Amino acid sequence: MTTLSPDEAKRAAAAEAIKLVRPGMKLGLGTGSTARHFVDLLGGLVAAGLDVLCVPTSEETRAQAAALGVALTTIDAEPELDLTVDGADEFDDSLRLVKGGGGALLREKIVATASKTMVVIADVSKHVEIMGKFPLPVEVTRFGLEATRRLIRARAEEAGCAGEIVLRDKGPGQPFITDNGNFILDCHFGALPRPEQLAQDLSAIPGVVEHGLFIGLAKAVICAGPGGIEIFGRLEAQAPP
Ligand SMILES: O=C[C@H](O)[C@H](O)[C@H](O)COP(=O)(O)O
Repeated sequence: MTTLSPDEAKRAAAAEAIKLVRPGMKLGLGTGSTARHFVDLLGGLVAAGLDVLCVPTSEETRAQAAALGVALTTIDAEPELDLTVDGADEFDDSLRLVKGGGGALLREKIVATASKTMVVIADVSKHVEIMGKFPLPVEVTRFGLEATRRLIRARAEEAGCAGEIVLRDKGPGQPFITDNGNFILDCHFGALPRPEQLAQDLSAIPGVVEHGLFIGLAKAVICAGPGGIEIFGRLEAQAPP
């Protein structure tokens, strides 16, 4: 049995996902250290002649893909995509995800929702029995930050969870600003007993732009660990577009 380091596992999951790509596809490109491997492998195929058109989910991924010569477009120009491959901060057996550790959750959710298929790539450390191991990121407007934080706390309590809600920073006194010009609140709630209710209630708060709960979006998770690749959900062969 081969033992993979966490980074080798991420690359192994990305290598499995790359097999789903067909010529002519319109792809959504995720963000983060796992998605980075996918974009890297895709760049290799593009250099060898593969013709695909891609929508990146962050400026970081846009820069990486552009440097590799991957043809890029926008979600406005291509509002329907064939396949999105993205990482996750955690996933459970019902393919519910927490995303946004890199702050890209809004564009990631827009792109995943616009895709016929979303496939997640992850190393085994991301697999959880109960959601909430990773602090839940919530993208909020800068205006009304404290009012929004109070409402998030109240809605969370109704959904059975509580904990610190921390403004993400990128250094002392410097709030992290998303690609969309917003703040991120990281909600340290611990276990989320009712993720669906929490997702719905967070979405109803005016200052919440989007939250990192992705429910009902992923068709499959390709999970790589020391024992090899495990597929959660159904990884259907992708039809050529
Ligand atoms: O905002 C970032 C994304 O949701 C990432 O896909 C997520 O944080 C996982 O990132 P990584 O692959 O680096 O663990």
